[in-house]
Amino acid sequence: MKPSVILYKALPETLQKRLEEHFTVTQVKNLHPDTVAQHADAFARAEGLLGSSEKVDAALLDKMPKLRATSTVSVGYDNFDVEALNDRKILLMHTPHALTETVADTLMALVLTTARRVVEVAERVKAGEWTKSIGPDWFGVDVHGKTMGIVGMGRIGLALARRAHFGFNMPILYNARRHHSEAEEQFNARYCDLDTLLREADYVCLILPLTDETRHLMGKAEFEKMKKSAIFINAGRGPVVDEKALIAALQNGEIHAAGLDVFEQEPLPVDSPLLAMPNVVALPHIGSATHETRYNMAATAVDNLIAALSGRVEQNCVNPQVQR
Ligand SMILES: NC(=O)C1=CN([C@@H]2O[C@H](COP(=O)(O)OP(=O)(O)OC[C@H]3O[C@@H](n4cnc5c(N)ncnc54)[C@H](O)[C@@H]3O)[C@@H](O)[C@H]2O)C=CC1
Ligand SMILES: O=C(O)C(=O)CO
Repeated sequence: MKPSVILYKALPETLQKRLEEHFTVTQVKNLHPDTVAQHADAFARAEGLLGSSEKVDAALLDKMPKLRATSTVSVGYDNFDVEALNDRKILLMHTPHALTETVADTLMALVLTTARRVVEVAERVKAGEWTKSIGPDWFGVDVHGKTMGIVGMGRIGLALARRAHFGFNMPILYNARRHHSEAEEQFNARYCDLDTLLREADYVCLILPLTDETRHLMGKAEFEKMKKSAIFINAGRGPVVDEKALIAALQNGEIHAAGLDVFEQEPLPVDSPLLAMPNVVALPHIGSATHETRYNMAATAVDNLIAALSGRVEQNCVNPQVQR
C-alpha cells in the first residue's frame, strides 16, 4: 500500500502526478484547524506532509500520529516547530540551492530599484510629469563602487556578494555566525561585527533566517547607527526587523531609503505607513518567485518527500539526526 500524504499547496500537473505515483494524496487548501477537522481521517493516516507558508506546530502534529516526514517548498523553515518535530522523530526537508541565485537577483533588484528610484520615477512618467529634461529632483545615487554590507553570508548572501563584487565592483563587508573563506578569498569580502557594518555600509542587505536570535535584530539603535545616506534592504524574514523602528528611521530621515520583500505581517496591510513613502520599494515576498525557480523548488520538495519516506535521506534535511 502506498503511504498517505497530505498536500497543502497546488503543484504543477507533472509534479502532482509524480507525487501520486508514490503516495495516496489528499489535497487540502490549508492547515487551518477547521480544514484539519474536515479531513480528520486523512490527517490521522498521513505519513507525509508537503506544502508551504503554513504554521506546523505541536497541535497540528498531534492530529497526525503517523507522520514521518514533512517537506516544505521553501528554504526557510521558521513556520515549523522543529523541537516538536524532533521529539516525534519527524524529518523536516527543505529546498536550499533551488532558489539561491533567484533570491540574490531579487536582492540586487531591490538595491538598484531603491538607489535609482526606478518605481518612483516610472510612476511620475506614467502620471505625465515628464514634461521637460529632468533635473536633480529625479536623480538617484550610484550603486557601483559603493560599500555593500551583507548580514547573513549563507548560500544567498554569497550569491549576492558575487554579484556585488564582479558586477558592481563594490567593496563588501559582511556579518554572519562564522567567517566565510569563499567570500573573503573570491569576493574580497571583509568580516566585521554588526555595528561596524551598519556604520560603514552604503547598502545594508539582510538575508537571514528568522530565529530567536535574529528576531528584531534591527531596531531603533541599529537604524541610528546607519549612515543617513544608507539604503536598507531586507529579503530574509520580516520579523528580523522591528518594522515600527524602520518606519520611524525613514520618517526621521535617519536612513535614505528601503527595499523590502518581507514584512512583519504578510500580506502587508494596505494602511502600512511604508506604502505612503516614495523612498520605499515594497515587494510581495517575490524573492524566489520566477516560473523556473518555483518549479524547481516544488520538484525538489516532491523528491525530498519521496526520499524521506523511503528512508533515503542524503540531502536537504534540516534534522537528519532523527532518522529512524
Ligand atoms: N524573500 C524570499 O522569498 C526568501 C527569503 N529567504 C530567507 O533567507 C534566509 C537565508 O537563506 P540561505 O542563504 O539559503 O540560508 P543559509 O542557512 O545558507 O544562510 C544563513 C546565514 O545567516 C547567518 N546567520 C544566522 N543567524 C545569524 C545571526 N544571529 N547573526 C548573523 N548571522 C546569522 C548564518 O551564519 C548564515 O551565514 C532563509 O532562511 C529565508 O528566511 C530565502 C529564500 C527566499
Ligand atoms: O524559500 C523561502 O524561504 C521563501 O521565503 C520563499 O521562497
